[in-house]
Amino acid sequence: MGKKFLEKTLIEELEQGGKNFIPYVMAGDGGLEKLIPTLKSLAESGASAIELGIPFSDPVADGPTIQEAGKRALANGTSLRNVIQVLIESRKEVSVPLIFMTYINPIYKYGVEEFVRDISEAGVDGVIIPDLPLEQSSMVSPYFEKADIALIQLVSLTSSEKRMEEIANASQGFLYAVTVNGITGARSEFTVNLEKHLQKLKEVSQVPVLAGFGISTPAHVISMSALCDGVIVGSKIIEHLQENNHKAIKELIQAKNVEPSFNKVPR
Ligand SMILES: O=P(O)(O)OC[C@@H](O)[C@@H](O)c1c[nH]c2ccccc12
Repeated sequence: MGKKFLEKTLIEELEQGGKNFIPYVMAGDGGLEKLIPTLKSLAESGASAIELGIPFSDPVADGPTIQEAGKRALANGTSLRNVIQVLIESRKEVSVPLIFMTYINPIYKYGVEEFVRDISEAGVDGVIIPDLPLEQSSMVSPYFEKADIALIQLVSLTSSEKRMEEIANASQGFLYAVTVNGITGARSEFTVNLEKHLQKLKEVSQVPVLAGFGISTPAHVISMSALCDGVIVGSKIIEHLQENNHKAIKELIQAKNVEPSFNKVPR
């Protein structure tokens, strides 16, 4: 468990000639009793690790699909506390690294120290806090460091080169390369300079670089993973889970290791 487990898992996949796929799911969407079975089925379908969203009333970076999933989860009583409780009881049934995605406010409300202690007990290996800028992360990072939990940084398309390097250097576990300007959600096209951008990030990053935002078809997964160390998919996974379409999820995940017959991102 912990930061090393996350890093090692992603790097081992690359060493074996594969790429990584991290699905994002909203904790409590469809009821908390579904959480562990969903995580297990994603792991069995080939997920390298899983990003678990904590529902929050003010999710500024989330597009409509994830916002709706968050609303459904909140409506059935999901809270940070009961998600942690379920994981404390059953985390060991899930074999892959687990990453929490939560905004900073719920962490402060919970108490930073308590939060880190409890998610550590729950077997969480890394966290993504999208509204915590690098400059402010030193307020919480010592706690994560001490608990051996990776603090994963997001880098945007519009960052300057200097900024990209700073963020890459600070990121633990992997570097989350955001592939669009804007919020999460399935898209059909990406920007022209994505190849260069991801290449640059790979040059400056010591940790694996994974691309996320807008990736929604097996073709996207194939072409994006060819440009970096893997992908993160949220909105499309949530849609497939709602339709109970596990076959489509498996196809999406398995596309990570398909060689592209073209080397361009759809645009
Ligand atoms: O939904 P998409 O477009 O596939 O993008 C991944 C994303 O959902 C997931 O990583 C995520 C959900 N909420 C976030 C907030 C910030 C950063 C990332 C996220």
